[in-house]
Parts: sequence; structure tokens; C-alpha cells
Amino acid sequence: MKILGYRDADYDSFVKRLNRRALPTHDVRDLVGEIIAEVAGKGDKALVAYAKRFDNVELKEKQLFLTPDELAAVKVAPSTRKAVAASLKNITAFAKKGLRKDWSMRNTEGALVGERFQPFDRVGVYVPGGKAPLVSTALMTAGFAKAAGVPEILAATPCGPDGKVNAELLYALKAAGVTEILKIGGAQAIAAMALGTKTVRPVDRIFGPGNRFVVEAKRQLFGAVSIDLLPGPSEILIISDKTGNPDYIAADLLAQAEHGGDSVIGFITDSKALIAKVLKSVDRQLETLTRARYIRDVLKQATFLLHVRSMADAIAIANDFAAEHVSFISADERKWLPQIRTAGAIYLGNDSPVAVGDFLAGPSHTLPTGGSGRSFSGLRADQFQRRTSIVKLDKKSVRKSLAVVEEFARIEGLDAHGRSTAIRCE
Ligand SMILES: NC(=O)c1ccc[n+]([C@@H]2O[C@H](COP(=O)([O-])OP(=O)(O)OC[C@H]3O[C@@H](n4cnc5c(N)ncnc54)[C@H](O)[C@@H]3O)[C@@H](O)[C@H]2O)c1
Ligand SMILES: N[C@H](CO)Cc1c[nH]c[nH+]1
Ligand SMILES: [Zn+2]
Repeated sequence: MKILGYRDADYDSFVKRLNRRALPTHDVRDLVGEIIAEVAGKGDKALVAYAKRFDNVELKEKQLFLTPDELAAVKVAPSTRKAVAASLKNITAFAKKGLRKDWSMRNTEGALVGERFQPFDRVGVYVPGGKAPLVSTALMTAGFAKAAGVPEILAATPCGPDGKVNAELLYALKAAGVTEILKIGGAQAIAAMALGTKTVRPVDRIFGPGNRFVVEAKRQLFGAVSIDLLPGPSEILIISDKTGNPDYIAADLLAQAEHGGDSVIGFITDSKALIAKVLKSVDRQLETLTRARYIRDVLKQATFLLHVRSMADAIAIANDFAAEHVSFISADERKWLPQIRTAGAIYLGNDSPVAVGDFLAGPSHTLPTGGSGRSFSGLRADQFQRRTSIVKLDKKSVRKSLAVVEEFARIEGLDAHGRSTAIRCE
């Protein structure tokens, strides 16, 4: 854990490094490049080989997909059905608000111009399954696809060494409207969805979070397909003045740290006393948690607590860091909130646990990480819509357009362009 105050000698250099850019390390980039090339060349055989190598599971080529009978046999507890329904209800309502609607207007020359939005025909959603079956992620991705009306939703998620996928996760995938389930994880799953294999039909766009291999595969395959954003290992940055509750702050830090892997957690405050209280509470609460093993790794390697001069400094650092989640606690919320610009999601006040957003609130928890929040926003329903512009002219508007078109045609030396318009005015 890095604990630093603004008077410390290495404070400035540490803060400077928080202004990060989401770039892969060479080894991850090279390994993922190899995986993509293998899947492109060997298709299903490569998927089988990587499932053995990275997920320790023996699959045959004909076992890559979950069968309809396996899906039909899935049974979960009534409490699970209730929780999935509650989450999907909020997700669907939120997603519908975010859908774009067709519109049109007349331009200056009287032509009809507008935009049309239609769901993608076939999308792929990646649902992580390496360290935990992320049931909520199935809803927070596929649920948005369903709300947008996508007819074919292929989900990819790794299976366990027994070749099975967690039953609750399967239930959630089905409830969210997924139409096919590929039991493959990692970069190889992203490559299969993007490029296709003998058994995997390629998709038009890939969505969903994952570990560093999954994120890097999406980055490398951008262009072969379109991708949503770069949602990698979970992050939280909590900014608080002295009004923050130390136990709640510690609990939220521990919650995101429990994702393990490359997760990063940070706490910034202008109250030195609060840092001491949060640290004590982290130690106390950690003892009671089942995933202490993952959390300890994150606390050791990727956790920082900063005592800053002022809330203005805290926000400047947060904007550089561009965290996936910013939890913001201040007596003067209205003053500071508009200044937090690069967070994937903002949670306000002492009573807004990030876990409620992870599971239930409604906005997708699929959010940009690794500093990519500067350039990307969190997943929205309209990313499942293809946008097409529409233009319709009549004799009157084409005549009114002619002079400008002919002038551009002359400047660009493209007289056929001018002619194609003039011919309609003769
Ligand atoms: N940003 C978001 O919106 C968001 C949402 C949910 C989850 N997450 C994050 O998603 C991540 C999920 O990670 P995960 O690992 O649990 O599951 P995962 O499904 O993303 O990755 C597991 C797969 O990675 C591959 N893999 C494992 N080790 C490998 C290696 N050494 N080389 C190449 N491939 C390898 C395997 O094929 C395995 O199936 C977590 O970090 C979590 O924090 C982020
Ligand atoms: N915190 C994750 C996003 O970074 C989402 C999640 C899924 N399950 C639990 N949490
Ligand atoms: Zn979480």
C-alpha cells in the first residue's frame, strides 16, 4: 500500500504517474497477438487447445457450445430468480431511456435529412468467469442488447475444468436474452467471436469486460469488428472530505479489491485523520472476508492513499487518473461534482455503495478502466444500435442545392459529382 501526503518528497512524482494511459505490456500484447493468429489459422482446434492450456479443461470441438438441453436443465433457487428479475427490471428501464430514436428535419435547401437507428443483427458479449462467475455482468451486457432489440446474442464465458458453466450464470444469460453460449474464455473467445471459426459465426460487435488478455484482444481486433470500450480489471477511487464515514469507505475499497487480478484502488482526502481511520477499518474488515487472499494482493500491489492539500487537488488527480468508479463524499457536493469529468461512474455521498451499481441500480457496470475513461464512456444501450443517415431530395431542394454542389465539384476537380446533380435540374 502506498500512503503519501502532499509534504512527502516523492508525492509529486507519484501523483504524476497517476496520469496514466491504457497501454498493454509487451508480453501481454505478444501473447494475445499469437492467440489471435492461432484462432485465425486453426479455428476450433485452437479454441480447444487454449481451453486446455489456460482453463485446464478437455473439450471436444463439438462441445464448444452449450446445448439447448443443458440450458433447459438449468435450475436455480427462487431467491436467485428474484434477484435476477429485480436487476433486469432496473437495467431494462435504464437501457430503454438510453436508446436513440429515428428523427428527421429539413435542411436549409429543403432536403429531408435524418437518422435511423436499428439494432445490430448479431453481437457477442464476453462474460468473465476466471475468478468469479460474474452473473451480474451477464445482465449488465446482454440485458442492454436485449433492450435494444438485438435478435442474436452470442455470449462467451469460460467453463470450469469439468466443462460446466455456473448454473446461476447460465440462468442469467438466458434471462437476459442470450441466444448462444460459447464455453470459451480469454483472448481466444474474443478472437473467435470477431473472426469466426467452423462452429462460431462471427459477430458484428463485441461487448463486455474481462482481464488484461480479454481487453488486449478487443484492442487488437478493433477494425475486424467494432468494440464497445475497454473495460478491464475493476477500479475504485474514493474522494472524501472529513465528512466521509471511514467504515463505509473501507468497505467500498475492499469490495472492488476483491475482484483481485490487476484491480487498482485509491483513496484521496484532505483529512489526514480520515486516512488513519480508514486504514484501521480496512484491517478490521479484511479479517471477516472470504476473498482476503485476492484483496491482500491488491492492497499490497495496487492501492494508494493520498493526503492532499485541498479538494481541488483531489479532483485534479482524479481527472488525470480517470478511474472506473469514483465515489465522492463532500459537504459541498454541488460545488465539486461538475468538476469530476473522467470517471466511468460517480457514486455520490456516504450512502451509495458501488456494489449496488455493480448488481442492481440500472446503469451498466461495464465501465472504462486503466485510464481509458478519458476517451471512453461506460456501456449504453445505444451502442447496440447501428446508425444510418437518410437523405431525400425533391426537384425543388435539388435545384436549391445545385450551386453549392457545383462549386465544391469545381474546387475538388470532380466534375461527375457536379453533373450528377445538374442532370436532375435540367
Ligand atoms: N470494467 C468493468 O466493467 C468490469 C466488469 C466486470 C468485471 N471486470 C473485471 O473483469 C476481470 C475478470 O477477470 P477474470 O480473470 O476473473 O476472468 P476472465 O474471464 O476475464 O479471464 C479468464 C480467462 O483468461 C484466460 N487466461 C487466464 N490466464 C491466462 C494467461 N496467463 N494467458 C492468457 N490467457 C489467460 C483464460 O482463458 C480464462 O478463461 C476482473 O479483473 C474484473 O475486475 C471489469
Ligand atoms: N465491479 C465490477 C465492475 O468493475 C462489476 C461487478 C460484477 N460483479 C461484481 N462487481
Ligand atoms: Zn464489483
